[in-house]
Amino acid sequence: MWGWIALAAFIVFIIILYLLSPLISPPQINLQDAHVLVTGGSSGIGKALAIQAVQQGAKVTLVARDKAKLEEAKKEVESVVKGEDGEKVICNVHIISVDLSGEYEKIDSAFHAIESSVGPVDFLINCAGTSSPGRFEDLPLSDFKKMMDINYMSAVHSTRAILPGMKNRGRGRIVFVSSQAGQIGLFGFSAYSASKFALRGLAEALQMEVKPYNIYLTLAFPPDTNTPGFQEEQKTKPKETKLISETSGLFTAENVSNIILADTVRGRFFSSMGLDGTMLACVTCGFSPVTSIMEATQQVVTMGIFRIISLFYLDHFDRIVRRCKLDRDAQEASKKLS
Ligand SMILES: NC(=O)C1=CN([C@@H]2O[C@H](COP(=O)(O)OP(=O)(O)OC[C@H]3O[C@@H](n4cnc5c(N)ncnc54)[C@H](OP(=O)(O)O)[C@@H]3O)[C@@H](O)[C@H]2O)C=CC1
Ligand SMILES: CCCCCCCCCCCCCCCC(=O)[C@@H](N)CO
Repeated sequence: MWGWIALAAFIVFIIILYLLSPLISPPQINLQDAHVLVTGGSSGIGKALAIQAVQQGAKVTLVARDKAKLEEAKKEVESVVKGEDGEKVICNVHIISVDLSGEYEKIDSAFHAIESSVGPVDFLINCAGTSSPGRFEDLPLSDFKKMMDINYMSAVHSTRAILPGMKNRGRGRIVFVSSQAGQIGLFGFSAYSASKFALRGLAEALQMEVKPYNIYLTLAFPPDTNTPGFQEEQKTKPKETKLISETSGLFTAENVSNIILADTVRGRFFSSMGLDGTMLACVTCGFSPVTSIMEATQQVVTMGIFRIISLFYLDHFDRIVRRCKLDRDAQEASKKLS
């Protein structure tokens, strides 16, 4: 008897949630003819995002420092769009060469110039970033500032330049590319993780401010992704960091950008990928904004069990760290002997 009542109450609860769903889910926004500005668009995930946006009919602007790399990327992005007869079609790809961690005035004027010539930015994708892995005491102190400047301040600068226009128009999407290392602090990522966690604070606070203006933010948490940036960081990554990061696999830039773009169009606050990514987003959801009833239900139902699962992951990571320390101690001891 009580079982049936509980079941009926649960079903009514789910029905009410779904009836409320249109109030919570952001309206979908089209990429066709939209102006998409991608920072870090000359390489890796940013370039893949630009390619997919252009394939869906968007005009894109790629922003990075290195002009030659930008020109190369522009050609590559343009080449993926083909007419019906296989002929190349002229598509709208623009580039801006600027240091996003540098002087704000330069960034602001470059962004306004592109908006006057191409049109207002509808999608701002903050993807410029870099990582500097290493144990806390091995990292130069300047790297802690560098991570904040490149991974965090670049997003603050770009968003500051674009947001006022979006608010006036009452529409827009802003993406922050964080990382799974922006959901959990990991060995070797003390400087990097901090800068990626900072993006979350920024995104949560800003989403609350801009929701009444019909502007929706997406915070993406990619796992290891095979890009030029990833290949570079592999060279100096401590063994522990490699082994721990490998847990959630190696994704392709296309796969990651596909998911980020789809979540952005839907206006979802969290964008995560893979089974580990989904579990991680649930267990670290905290007080994040709700953009899907389905997701909120999943968080409520699975949080406890995912916390239990996370204890096993934590234990696995501790074992990796302990084993690597023993190996390192043994190596140093044998060096001393010889
Ligand atoms: N690859 C991975 O495993 C993961 C990456 N991420 C994040 O995704 C984002 C993209 O990573 P990924 O594609 O691997 O990186 P890449 O190194 O391949 O590309 C980085 C891009 O950012 C640009 N950039 C870097 N610094 C600046 C700056 N100061 N001003 C303007 N542009 C800048 C680079 O161009 P240039 O140097 O010419 O300025 C380049 O276009 C980063 O934020 C990264 O932290 C998150 C999780 C996993
Ligand atoms: C229920 C609990 C589930 C727990 C799953 C835990 C999985 C942890 C894996 C962390 C991977 C971090 C990759 C960082 C990639 C990155 O940002 C750099 N490559 C940047 O270049």
